[in-house]
Amino acid sequence: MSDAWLVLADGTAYRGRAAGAPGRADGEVVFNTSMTGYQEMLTDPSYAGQLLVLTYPLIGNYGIDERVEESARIQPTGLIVRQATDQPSHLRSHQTLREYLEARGVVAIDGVDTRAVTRRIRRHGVMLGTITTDETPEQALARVRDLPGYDDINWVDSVTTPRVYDWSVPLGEGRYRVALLDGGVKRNIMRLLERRGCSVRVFPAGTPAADILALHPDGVCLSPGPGDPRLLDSMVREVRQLIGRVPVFGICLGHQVAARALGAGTFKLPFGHRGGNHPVKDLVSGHVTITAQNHGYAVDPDGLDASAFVSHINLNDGTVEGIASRTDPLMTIQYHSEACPGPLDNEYIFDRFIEMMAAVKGGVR
Ligand SMILES: NC(=O)CC[C@H](N)C(=O)O
Repeated sequence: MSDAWLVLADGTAYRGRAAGAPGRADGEVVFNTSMTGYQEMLTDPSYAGQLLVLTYPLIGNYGIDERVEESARIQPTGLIVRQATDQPSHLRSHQTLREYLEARGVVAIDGVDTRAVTRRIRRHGVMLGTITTDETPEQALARVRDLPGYDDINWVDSVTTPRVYDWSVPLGEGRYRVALLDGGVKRNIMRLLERRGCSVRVFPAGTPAADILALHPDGVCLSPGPGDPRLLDSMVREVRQLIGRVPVFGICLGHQVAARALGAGTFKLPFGHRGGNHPVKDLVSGHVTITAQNHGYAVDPDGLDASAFVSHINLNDGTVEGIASRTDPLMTIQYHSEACPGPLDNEYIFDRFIEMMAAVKGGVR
């Protein structure tokens, strides 16, 4: 097995072995603490432009099954693990992790002390880095120093659907017609809506509000997605047109965009929230749930319109985890109610969206 290096922008270099395709992969180095769900994480579009470090040490042990993919391709630019196994064991597995990465041309490294990488990122914040199988660490570092900043790139443009499509059934066949603005959607969001009687039409992130309202949907779902929400001014303007006219449900990036549309700001967290055990308190019910998360930015509620309020907070660091409106059918959450991977405790959020649409449909507001 050939050598590979992980080189961070601060000059730290970790030697390991190639665990996927040969070559070079650049990105913002982020870590996720989930113990399972590597395939769901690998296909989550919110990892576009990032190198994903998995803190759980043994990865690949239950193999690969296309049916659990959250999108059609591997989204992070590369993968960093402590130990990738070539001997998976699972009834549905048809490939090893290495074969999967190689077949899709994705560079990966194993044999890295991922605990050390994670501690470095926790202390110094996320930074750019590269995985390389054909350079010295010095050559790689020179290249990393020339990379464009992760926060300066509109990553949504690279993952949003290029065309409108209906998920599983044509719009109108379900009990509720949901328009979904795709900033980098995960399939389980559509599956959970479908299971609750919704037909879902998926739109490119840049779709004007007027085109969506013309279809008279029962509700609009704003999906998760990669990158800095400050770059999404035009989406924010369109979402402002939707709020108050149709029930709106924002998840993660969708939450950030809706919050901006209501006057709030966003800022970058030092090393983000990525994992399956983040405690969130619902300030309305007082209930605490354990949530799946994957985000690097958070909402600054300063400036939030008086019609809106912070509905959920993170119990680790007190950051905003959801907003709601006093006057309009609007709810948003910063975490991943769709899990995949992660705890299933938060699917009730989808029931709330259904109730919100039902109330508006039935004229009860
Ligand atoms: N999963 C997401 O939607 C992530 C939202 C946003 N790109 C962030 O990193 O904060």
